[in-house]
Amino acid sequence: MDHFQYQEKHLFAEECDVAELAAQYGTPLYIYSRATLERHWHAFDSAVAEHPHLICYAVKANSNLAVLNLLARMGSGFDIVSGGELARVIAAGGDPAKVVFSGVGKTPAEMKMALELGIYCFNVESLAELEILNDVAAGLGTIAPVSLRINPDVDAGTHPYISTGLKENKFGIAMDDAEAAYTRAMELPYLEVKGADCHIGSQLTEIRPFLDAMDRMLALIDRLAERGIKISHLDVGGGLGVPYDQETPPQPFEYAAALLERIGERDLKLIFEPGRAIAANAGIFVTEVLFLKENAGKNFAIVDGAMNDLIRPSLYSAWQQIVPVRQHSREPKVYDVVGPVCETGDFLGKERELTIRAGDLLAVRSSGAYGFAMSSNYNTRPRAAEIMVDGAQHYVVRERENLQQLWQGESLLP
Ligand SMILES: Cc1ncc(COP(=O)(O)O)c(C=O)c1O
Ligand SMILES: N[C@@H](CCCC[NH3+])C(=O)O
Repeated sequence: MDHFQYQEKHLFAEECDVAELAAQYGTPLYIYSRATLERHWHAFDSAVAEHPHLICYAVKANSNLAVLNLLARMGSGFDIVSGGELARVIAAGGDPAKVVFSGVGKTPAEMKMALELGIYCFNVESLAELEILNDVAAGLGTIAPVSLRINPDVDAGTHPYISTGLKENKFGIAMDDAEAAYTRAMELPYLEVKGADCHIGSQLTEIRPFLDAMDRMLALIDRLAERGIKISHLDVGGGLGVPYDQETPPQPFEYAAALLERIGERDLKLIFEPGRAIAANAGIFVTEVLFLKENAGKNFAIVDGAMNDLIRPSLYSAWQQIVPVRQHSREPKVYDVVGPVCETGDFLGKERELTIRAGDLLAVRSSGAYGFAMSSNYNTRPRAAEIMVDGAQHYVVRERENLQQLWQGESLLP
């Protein structure tokens, strides 16, 4: 069920009229639906209910404390990629014992912080990282739980910037080097080998690449077992795509069923790291049309939201649906929807058929993941406010930034 629907030509977020939220909180504005976040998380959790598992929401997709807190209350674990994300998880009431730490460049200070908090596992991405982690754990007199992120060399069939499982990518340890890396990890006294991990890319809309990766990972796990190296969990990463347009990605239950069938009798806990699949379609980005203008026969709708607020269209040429907050019956025109930032690449959508006037509101759909989380202050633009709706209730979960905050910490020369 879609929690962003029209009621008599007015767009609603659950039971809240989006235009009223925009009037109250201003634009640009992110609006998240609690019911959608909960439903998406449950879709993963219930898909593997009968099997030992941990759902570790990928914090990078949307790291607002209220989002993390909501998921923590449901029992979610978290996939983090920095000490900052770990601190957010703790601030939001998350359980460090359900945290997996991914990322190619963990610093010794971040490793120390994670060890002291007692995280579930480190997803180690290189031999060099294994050695440093062992040293950091030794310094603390503790044992670091590790899983090795293996690059299964499969083509995820997604945008090259968000494809991570090919051997030429920077991520993970090459499959050819995996056994040697496990052998080394077993030798290091302050490491405990627990798992195997892969993450082949984001916004995957086919099941095939996941299954190819799974087959390769299971074959590795079997080879390791023959050498006496027992792997107790398999972390399959995130990456399940969402419908932005006409895509029909697999549902979590289909994906999980295919994985469980392949796992068969093996004694392996399954870890998922979904980000986009939980958050993307739980959020919209609302922006006001400032002006309409025409240049050389092309129509532009200049809106108050920009690439600093929502960078996916500019960065990946990503397509996200743009809909009016109030539907009108006048003749539509075709517009490029562009922001005020001084970059030709500053657009939210191109060639969109819209019926709009200055002052109207537009909603960019599927903005709950990699929206606010990737926002910046470019052009000295304060970042948008974030609102969570829960039925007819609405809560400010991040206040709009004010100008003074933008130069906090800066100083004039003496
Ligand atoms: C290691 C890792 N896990 C999980 C995710 C979350 O991916 P997605 O948002 O596609 O589910 C990412 C981002 O692609 C990632 O790099
Ligand atoms: N930020 C990307 C996805 C990258 C995922 C992070 N590993 C997006 O908006 O699609």
